[in-house]
Amino acid sequence: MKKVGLFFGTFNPIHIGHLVIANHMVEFSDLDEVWFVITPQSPFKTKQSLLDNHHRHQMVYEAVEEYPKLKPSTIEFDLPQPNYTVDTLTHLHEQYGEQYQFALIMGEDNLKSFHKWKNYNTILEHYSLYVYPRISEGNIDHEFKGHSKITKVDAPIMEISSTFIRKQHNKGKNVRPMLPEAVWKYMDEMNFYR
Ligand SMILES: Nc1ncnc2c1ncn2[C@@H]1O[C@H](COP(=O)(O)OP(=O)(O)OP(=O)(O)O)[C@@H](O)[C@H]1O
Ligand SMILES: O=C(O)c1ccc[n+]([C@@H]2O[C@H](COP(=O)([O-])O)[C@@H](O)[C@H]2O)c1
Repeated sequence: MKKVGLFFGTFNPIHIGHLVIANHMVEFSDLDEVWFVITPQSPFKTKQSLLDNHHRHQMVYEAVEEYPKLKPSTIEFDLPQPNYTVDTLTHLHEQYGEQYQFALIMGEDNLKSFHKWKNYNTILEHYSLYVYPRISEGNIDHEFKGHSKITKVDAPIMEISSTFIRKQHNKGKNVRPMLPEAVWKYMDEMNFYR
């Protein structure tokens, strides 16, 4: 059975930080594929300057077009908002459970607040977590340290964020090297974040 790592995010827009992590996971862990799950509404985020789902999807689609092991997923587009990961996992399991074994990909920053996620214990009971390093404040909860379901993956640290890209692009700064070329073109042609 193929092992799929799920990388959840708003991807507003997807940038090379996301791409480097996902590519590292498929090349250097036992994951066969990584799916970018585009979240309509993350539980802890506001909708400020959030592009429509289909634009964020289009950018992910174009970013991974030439990476056969990386795929966009729109599974959350038809689910209730805000989108809780535990509920999405149930849907994915119902739809693809016979074909794929799913795991979660997250940064160390998100692991530090993982105890605040809806039913995080249920998630850990059924799924593995692949955690990559990320510079961030705070500590990893002791219940997650050395947990049998949590695997650390030494991916490179790339301190880029979509917020930075949106803000600086809006100010007229050149952010082109931080984005996959097709994403940059789409964003520029569509006049996003201006
Ligand atoms: N440079 C990066 N390196 C590693 N992980 C990242 C990086 N940027 C974002 N992530 C993580 O990737 C996931 C999806 O990213 P998302 O689009 O939600 O975040 P973001 O780029 O930080 O966006 P924003 O700045 O709009 O909040 C999140 O779990 C986020 O923590
Ligand atoms: O399920 C939850 O309770 C939950 C709480 C916070 C975040 N998430 C998921 O984690 C993803 C990354 O979160 P964020 O806020 O760091 O962009 C986001 O797209 C959601 O799918 C999920």
